[in-house]
Amino acid sequence: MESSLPPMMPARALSSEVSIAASTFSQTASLSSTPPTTVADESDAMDVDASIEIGDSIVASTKPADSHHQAPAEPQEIAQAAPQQLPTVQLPPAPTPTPAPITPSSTRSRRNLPTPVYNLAQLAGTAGHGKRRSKGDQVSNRKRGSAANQVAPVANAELDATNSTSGTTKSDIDRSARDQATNPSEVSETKDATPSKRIATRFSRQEKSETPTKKQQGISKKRSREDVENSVANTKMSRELRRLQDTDEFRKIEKPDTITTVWANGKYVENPDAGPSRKRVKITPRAPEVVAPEPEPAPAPKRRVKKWLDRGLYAGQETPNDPFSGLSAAEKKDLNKAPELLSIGEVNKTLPLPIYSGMRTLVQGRDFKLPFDICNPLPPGQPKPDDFKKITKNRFVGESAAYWKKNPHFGDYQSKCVCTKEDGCGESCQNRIMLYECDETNCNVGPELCQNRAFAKLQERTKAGGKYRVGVEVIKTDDRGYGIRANRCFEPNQIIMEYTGEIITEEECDRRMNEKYKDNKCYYLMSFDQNMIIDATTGSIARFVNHSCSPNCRMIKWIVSGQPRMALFAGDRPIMTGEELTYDYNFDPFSAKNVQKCLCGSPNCRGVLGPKPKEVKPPKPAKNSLTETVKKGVKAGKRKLKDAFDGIEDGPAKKQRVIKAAKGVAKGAAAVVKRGVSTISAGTKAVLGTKSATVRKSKTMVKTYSKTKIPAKRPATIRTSPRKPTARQSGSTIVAAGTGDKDPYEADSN
Ligand SMILES: C[S@@+](CC[C@H](N)C(=O)[O-])C[C@H]1O[C@@H](n2cnc3c(N)ncnc32)[C@H](O)[C@@H]1O
Repeated sequence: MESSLPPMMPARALSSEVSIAASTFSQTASLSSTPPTTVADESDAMDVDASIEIGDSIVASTKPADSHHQAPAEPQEIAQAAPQQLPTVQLPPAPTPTPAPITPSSTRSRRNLPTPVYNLAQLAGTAGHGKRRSKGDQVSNRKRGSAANQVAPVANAELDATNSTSGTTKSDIDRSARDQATNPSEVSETKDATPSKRIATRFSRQEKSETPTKKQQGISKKRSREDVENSVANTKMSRELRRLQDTDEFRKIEKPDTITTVWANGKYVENPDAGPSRKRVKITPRAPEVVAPEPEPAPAPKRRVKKWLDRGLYAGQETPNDPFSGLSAAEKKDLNKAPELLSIGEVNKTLPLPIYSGMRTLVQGRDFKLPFDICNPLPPGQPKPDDFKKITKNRFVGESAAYWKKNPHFGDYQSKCVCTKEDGCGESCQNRIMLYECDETNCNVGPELCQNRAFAKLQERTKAGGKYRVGVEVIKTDDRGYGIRANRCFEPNQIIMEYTGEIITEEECDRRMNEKYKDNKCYYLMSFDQNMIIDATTGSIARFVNHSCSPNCRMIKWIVSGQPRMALFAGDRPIMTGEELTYDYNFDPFSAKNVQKCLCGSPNCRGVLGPKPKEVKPPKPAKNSLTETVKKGVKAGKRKLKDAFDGIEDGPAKKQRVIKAAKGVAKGAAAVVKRGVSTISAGTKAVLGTKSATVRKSKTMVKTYSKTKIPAKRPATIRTSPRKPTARQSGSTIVAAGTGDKDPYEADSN
């Protein structure tokens, strides 16, 4: 039978014309396709159909009863072809692309051809994929590629022909042809004849229809993995395998097993099946996947109510002192509004009070800086002053001690002040006004609350030692020799350091100037008290404090335990860390030749180291004249003393008022006293108890200060010999500081 077939007939046995005629029933599936709009399109479409509708044409020829499948114009042509070929129809084992012979039907008129349509499946190249299985599709009942399906081609054709009457489509026939090609004996031939490289069906329609693909060959047995791998190397690989080409498994690269850990509820589960154990479970990828137990739903977090601090840090704590003491009515009113002072019931003791009065800081506020030794210490290797012998206590030299003993200070300072604990020996303390430091013999308040013990505090501070406690250090200035600067902060009027040295008489001073210091370029002689002079050539470092016309300190003499002591105090404003300390020398050069240029650099610099000129002093308003100020101070003192003597009969309100009045006046009085420390005559405090004497003595003190502070004219003789300091001179007046015709700083470098 096979020999009766024309050599290359099977696929191309029927001409394209015949297949076109037969493709009429393919229209039924393609009616919805868009018809070509041009002649070229039409011919293309026809070509497409012609190349794939071979089976259909065969079926059409075997279905005379099916009017749909008959070509109405040329029934005899088909009838001629069909009887010849039907018995011997056998699809080619190796569909080699061969030009189709021209059959008589190819000459058929095109007019009779049905309207060509596109076959979308063919255009998309998916026609060979077979039909989808769907409801009522007979294809779904057929096993693809199975050996049992290898039926004889003729029987197959017959069967298909039969099926065609019951709705079998051309693709079934086509598939049967493919099944035929799966015969193993033919596969080898196919392999030889078919290029190993897969050609896209879209671009090789001809070949596709004639050359069965691997799918069409229908590998009869189920391919094992090995087969697949082997076939990959030899034959063209499937699309799936090509996708796996990059994988390690495909390349047979072995990798260590993946260790999977299981976590549940935030904890590591070593063996989720066997319960908790310490050993790690190594789970290979092939092991059944262990599903972590569902974490228990966490309890809903409690909604936290945020607490806000509605008052200050120390609100509600007990205050050690009455913050209202010494305040004016307006200040009290303001303070009353402070939330810290509002009653909040229970006392909050969670946080400790600050070491110093936190309330005071809260109310008054205070600037601050980091301690100097923390933020800007002097670098090591600072130059040290030569020939400086330090003593920390005054030393009476010569006859000075004998003179001093005759001084009535000894008896005066022992009178007790009348301060109360609330006052704390503040501005209104009589001892303070007279520049007597309180101690156990003359203080009515006691060491805990007394605030008039500056020298005692200084001693405590320096005794403990340390740069910060001492608070001062010697520096070398650019143009004024050595100087002193603060390495901590100081409050207004706070004691800074004591000016100590040798206390000498005027005669001794003359002798030293003419003999001992005759070649010196710098003198450290300061008038002190009662014809006495402090010579700090041997003394404390306070001697290095330079002069300024706008000083930040004052040099004030105090009587401490009946002994005169000079100290440097901060001025009316606080001193910040790093500031150079200065005071006004009120310099007495004794001679015009001794006048030195002032290099303090302040805006109101007087230009020379000399006494304050008269015009510098601000005009004294008549109302607030010094006399008036002292008068008020004494009056306040009188009232206070009267209260003290008569017994405190008034209530706290009255007492507060008295103290307040005294406070304002005391400030002025204290200032006056400070300016004329050396003019405070002996016995001033003793007369405080008697009304008339107090006023008289105060007047004397002021007059003495104003008259003698700055001598109008100096005797010419002072040029070569230092002028004798008198008891009426200010204690802070430098009595001799150099000869003037020599540079004092050359001496420092020598
Ligand atoms: C008591 S000493 C001060 C310490 C001095 N700078 C030293 O190096 O020893 C006073 C002398 O310092 C110098 N001096 C102090 N303040 C000065 C100033 N503002 N302008 C110029 N010289 C000043 C003057 O030579 C003065 O005679």
